[in-house]
Formats: sequence, C-alpha cells, structure tokens
Amino acid sequence: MKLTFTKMQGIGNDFIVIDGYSSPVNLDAATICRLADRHFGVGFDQLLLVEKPTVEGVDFRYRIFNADGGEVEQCGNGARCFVRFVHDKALTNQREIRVETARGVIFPKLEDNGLVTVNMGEPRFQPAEVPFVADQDELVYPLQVANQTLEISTVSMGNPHAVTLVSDVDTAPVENLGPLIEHHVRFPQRVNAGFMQVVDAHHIRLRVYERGSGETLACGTGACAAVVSGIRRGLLQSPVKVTTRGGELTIAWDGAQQPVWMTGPAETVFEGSIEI
Ligand SMILES: N[C@@H](CCC[C@H](N)C(=O)O)C(=O)O
Repeated sequence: MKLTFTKMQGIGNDFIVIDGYSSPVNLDAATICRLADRHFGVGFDQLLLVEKPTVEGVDFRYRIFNADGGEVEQCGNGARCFVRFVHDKALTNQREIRVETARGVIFPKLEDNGLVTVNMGEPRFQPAEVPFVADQDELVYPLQVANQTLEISTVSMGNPHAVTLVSDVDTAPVENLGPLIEHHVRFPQRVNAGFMQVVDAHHIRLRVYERGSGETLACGTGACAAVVSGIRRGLLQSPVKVTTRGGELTIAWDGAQQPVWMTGPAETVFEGSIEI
C-alpha cells in the first residue's frame, strides 16, 4: 500500500502528517518506527494523523505518535503544523479550529501573519496528574539520578514534563541525563526531560530530551512546561521568548487556572509517498 504524507516542521521539530480525515488510515507501531528511521525510512520526531472527530462540537481529531511508535497525548509544535496542514489541504477554511487530542480539546488559530497561536489548555501540577510519584505538589523536587540529586519541577501539559534549571544549555548533560530522567521510576508513564537556562525574566533557552523520540531541535509542550515552572518559581514573567536549537516560540501564561498560549511558525518541507 502507498502512504502519502506531508513532511512538516515547527522550529525544527519535524513531522510527517497524514490525512486520515478524507479516508481512514491505520498504522501499527512497527510501521511507524520503520517510517521514523532517518536512514531506512522518511525520518521524523513525530507522526501526526488527522482524523474525523469522535466527539460533538469539534472540527477534527488529531493523533500523535512518537518515533518509537507510542501514541501520546499532546504536541505543541505538532498542533501548529496540524493547522497549516488542514488549511493547505483545504480540509477547512476556518482560521480558529477546535481539535480533539488524546488529552482533551485544544484551540489553535492561524494568524494573519502566518504564525499559529494555540491555546494549550491549563497546566496541571498535582503529582498524580503528571504522573509523578510524590506526596504533594511542590515547586521543586529532589530527584536522584546517576549518583547525583537533580532539582526538577514537574508539569503536565497534557503530556508529562520534568524541567531542570541549568546555567548553560550548550553544556548541559542532555544526552546523558535525558534518558535517565525519561525512564526514572518516579515517572510511571516516562517523561519529557527539559533543560532550561534563564537568560532574563522574559527569555529562556531550552533543550528537551523527548520521551519516545530523544533530543529534538524543539519541543512545544516542553517550552510551555518550562515557562510555567519558571513563572511559578518566580524566575520568569509572562510573556517569555523561548530559544531552542531550531528556532523561537513565544509562551504566555497568566497563572493558576489559566491556559497556556503558544505562538510560533509551522512550515511544509515537502510532499511524499512511500510503500508500506
Ligand atoms: N514535540 C512535541 C511533543 C511530542 C510528544 C512527546 N515526545 C511526549 O512523548 O509526550 C511538542 O512539540 O510538544
């Protein structure tokens, strides 16, 4: 069977996006892993599958699969690429879209300047909601990793995040500690491990070792999680510019019980097809 796809990227976090809206597409985890391989497949951090919604009152459903084939709840850069995809494919002409994800409905909007703003919903901090093994919500938790104690903040943006403050992201031990944090026993569903450098109250630099994909050039939900944890700790003030290895996002959050807003670009790289 021939699978047609659109290769996209949001500040260097790359995707293949598949139209399962016009006709259903089923992919198993082994096929997704094969497609994700950067040498033997197409190569991507995540695969996005656009489908008809399963609940009333929304326009689309979109599903997110990591490069390891696992289906996950949320993806910030993917949400922006999803919006550009449904416009470019003329699946809608609405600029404000309601889209069902595995963790609720999110509300992306295609701006007049071509950027996409997404209401990513409220961050969650209760350990059980992350999920993270701890007795109560704390701003910072000690985490024992490889004979050292890290100080992490945990946040759910629909998907789980751990954020560690570092003095310089360029020298942060992302490749060494990232996988150990991802698989730490206190994160029963694994975790995305962010390393945040505060430049000033309105600017951070960020690297993220993503659950199921390894370090990516950018992680949208990771940017939301880092900014939210920095604001909660009194280190940052909204809005915050987030510089990643692949580009920049703007994240805004007005505090408890308010949604997180993410603004950034989304671009098509090429259209392709592959025998699966
Ligand atoms: N790159 C994404 C996040 C994708 C999912 C993540 N790896 C997870 O397993 O939760 C983003 O831009 O948010």
